[in-house]
Amino acid sequence: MDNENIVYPALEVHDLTVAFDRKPVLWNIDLTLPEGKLVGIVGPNGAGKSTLIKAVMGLLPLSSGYVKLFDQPINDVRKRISYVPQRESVDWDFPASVLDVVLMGRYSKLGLFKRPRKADYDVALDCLKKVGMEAYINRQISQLSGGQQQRTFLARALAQQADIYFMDEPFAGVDAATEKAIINLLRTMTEAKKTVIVVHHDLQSVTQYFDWLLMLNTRLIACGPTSTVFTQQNLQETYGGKLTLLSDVGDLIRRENFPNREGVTRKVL
Ligand SMILES: Nc1ncnc2c1ncn2[C@@H]1O[C@H](COP(=O)(O)OP(=O)(O)OP(=O)(O)O)[C@@H](O)[C@H]1O
Repeated sequence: MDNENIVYPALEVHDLTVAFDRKPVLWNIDLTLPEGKLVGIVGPNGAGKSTLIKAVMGLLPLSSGYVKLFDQPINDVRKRISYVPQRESVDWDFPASVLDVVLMGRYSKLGLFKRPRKADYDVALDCLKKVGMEAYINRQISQLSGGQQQRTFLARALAQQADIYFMDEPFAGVDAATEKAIINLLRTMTEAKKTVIVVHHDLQSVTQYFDWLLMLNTRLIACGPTSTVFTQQNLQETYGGKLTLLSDVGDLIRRENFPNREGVTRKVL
């Protein structure tokens, strides 16, 4: 076969274990994600969702296993990766304007000591327009609302023009209109063959938002098309006693009318 026609997965994780102070918080994770999907990662608090994306990006040491992005080791494809961290993990008092932050997204393309050029400013402004933040370009980031901070970080990620995006709870603290705007933007990105991986907490919106779903609770419970893996059994395995009213999600599954779904009896765990 012609090598140029081989389509590699966007992400492959093999036998990945991550530990803090020798205590594993992720065990033997094996998964593959195809290119161009909007992927949700769900699981209870402490399930290892943030740890998984940090480990995959090479930000944490692995106790075992390896990761490939587009069939390459992570160090060879860093420029193709973009990361939106949890909003509360960022120092928003750092003195920088909205435009400064979005231009930071261009630095990996500039190389060491190079200054942004007009083309970089144009990309940054275009990305700010896409997230509806063009009116705030000179505002200090400390003076933004939570939703505006989230949009700014999204614009910075867009400005990187990466191929795979990792986003840690991009909807945390944003209003319904902003959430809708962000999800629409993420969809246009996947239509352009970008792979977008989102840590997410709201189970009610899972079937509506994500093509592909990764269910995690220190071990991988399921990974696949949402229509196949978002089942009562997988939810129970993922959340156990932490999901108090499983019937609400069951109702949602029924409404979506997916195949292979049985009705969920009302059950308070
Ligand atoms: N730097 C660290 N040192 C020690 N333990 C850590 C560290 N970071 C995370 N952990 C632990 O690893 C486990 C997984 O944490 P992680 O933040 O990945 O979970 P999560 O699924 O993203 O949780 P949440 O939904 O609460 O954000 C937790 O038990 C957490 O306490």
